[in-house]
Amino acid sequence: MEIDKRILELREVLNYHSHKYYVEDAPEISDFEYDALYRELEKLEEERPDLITPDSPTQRVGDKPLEGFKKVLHAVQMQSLSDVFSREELLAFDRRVREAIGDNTEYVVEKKIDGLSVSLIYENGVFTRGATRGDGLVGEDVTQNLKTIKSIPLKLKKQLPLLEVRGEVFISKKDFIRINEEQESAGQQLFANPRNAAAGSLRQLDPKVANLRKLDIFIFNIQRIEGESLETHSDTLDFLKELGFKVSPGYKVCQDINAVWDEINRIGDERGDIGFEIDGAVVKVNSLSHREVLGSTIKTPRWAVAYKYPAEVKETVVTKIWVN
Ligand SMILES: NC(=O)c1cnc(OC2CCCC2)nc1N
Repeated sequence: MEIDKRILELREVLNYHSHKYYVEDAPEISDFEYDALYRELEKLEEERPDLITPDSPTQRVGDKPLEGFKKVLHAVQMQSLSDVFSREELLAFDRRVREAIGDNTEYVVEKKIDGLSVSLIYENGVFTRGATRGDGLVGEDVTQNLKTIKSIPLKLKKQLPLLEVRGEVFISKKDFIRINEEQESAGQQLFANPRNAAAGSLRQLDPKVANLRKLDIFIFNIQRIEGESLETHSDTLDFLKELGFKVSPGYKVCQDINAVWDEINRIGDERGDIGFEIDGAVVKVNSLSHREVLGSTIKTPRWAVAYKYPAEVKETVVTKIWVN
């Protein structure tokens, strides 16, 4: 087969298997088989560097550290959430929503991943820029570190002219433990929690270091989109899944605030058993047109709240005091 056809075939096959492994957690081939195909692509791209494309899996880990991070302006503000800490406050939120848009409100409840928010821009279906939330208007360009996250598709299944999505970057509980063991054996500062480890890793200037930290991400919002129109948030999450993203795990559509409260308690009960840290549950009005009616304050939407769980009692990380 000609080299250009083989390179195209390998790129598609490798991206397919990467999606099965990192997004669906349902690998179809062994790591050994994947690595053999990957090495074949690397060799062919060495022969024909003119055929390398930005969505090739070989382009995920850059080889030169950055001097610093460029500031970027978010075209759409990355809002923050107002917190509620009790059932009474949750009911007050529901009353305000129903006063504004009537009683047939549907909510979506998602786990609140305890990581850091980023936005990803795709132009003509290709990942072109990723940035931290920053203050919601100005963030930092961390594109090359985000490319190391294998569950971020470098090319979408649909070629939309423009798509900007938002997600939460996190490090799993088990990778957090591994990283701190590595930090300790390297005589480096330990990270206090997975959120700090994710933030520190995303702000690594050297993408090879970021790549070792095994960052991951859940996508939960469309910031901007051209070429598709959606009615509800649950449709949005399903659409994002079709495009190849890893979306909020186990989100639930609830018909009223009592069902929301039950879901909040169910998530709270399973918190210790899931592989990543959550610090709450996010409650969002499902209808996008209802959201328009409710609007937002300067920084937070009136159509969503974060219910925060009491901080878990956890063993603190003992920082070693070196006694000479
Ligand atoms: N940490 C999370 O898991 C999370 C954070 N934020 C949001 O919603 C944004 C989108 C519009 C206002 C807040 N959803 C989430 N699941």
